Amino acid sequence: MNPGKAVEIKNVSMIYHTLDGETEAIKDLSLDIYHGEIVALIGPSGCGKSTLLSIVAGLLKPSKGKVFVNGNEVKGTSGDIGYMFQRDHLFEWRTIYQNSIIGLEIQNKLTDEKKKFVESLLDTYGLGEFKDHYPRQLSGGMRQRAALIRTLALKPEILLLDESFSALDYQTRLTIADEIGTCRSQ
Ligand SMILES: Nc1ncnc2c1ncn2[C@@H]1O[C@H](COP(=O)(O)OP(=O)(O)OP(=O)(O)O)[C@@H](O)[C@H]1O
Repeated sequence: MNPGKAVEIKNVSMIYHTLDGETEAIKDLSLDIYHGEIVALIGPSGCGKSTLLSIVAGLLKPSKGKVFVNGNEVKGTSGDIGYMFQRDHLFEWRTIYQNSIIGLEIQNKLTDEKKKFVESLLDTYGLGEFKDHYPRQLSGGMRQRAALIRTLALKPEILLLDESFSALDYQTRLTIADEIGTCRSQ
């Protein structure tokens, strides 16, 4: 294992089995991602991008091949990886603040310091005034930012973004992409 590698994808294939038959979503894919790199997966709809991210995140087990994160084989979800889906998956019955801290709550890491960090993220992403609102009271872009905060709150070493900003307008998308680039390089 090369110490510079953050993610190693080795000969991964993924076949979905359904009642209609088999779909080969990924065929023998190998890819190394090094620490500090920002990598974009580009391809037409249905080419297997989300499937690959779910495999790296440990949510799906590949049909063949292996994935290593920091040299350890992925065998389930881990705190090293933050995964932001295409949809925001906010809980409608929790406020924006409560949604933002849910990962910390689940991992039993909700310290005063972390609460302050979440508050600062809410301010940075323009949601400070909306933290006691419910998701249904927010626009699509605001919801997406709340989902981003929920992911960043855990300070994941590796951030997987699955077209997470598609609901944002162009201007906000640029701002948030810049913010992420900056905070990842710190
Ligand atoms: N749970 C599933 N069961 C069966 N087939 C699936 C499942 N998830 C995805 N597929 C199929 O696997 C292929 C890859 O899907 P995937 O969602 O990974 O593509 P994608 O590149 O992320 O697409 P998009 O850009 O539209 O999000 C598609 O043909 C899709 O129909």
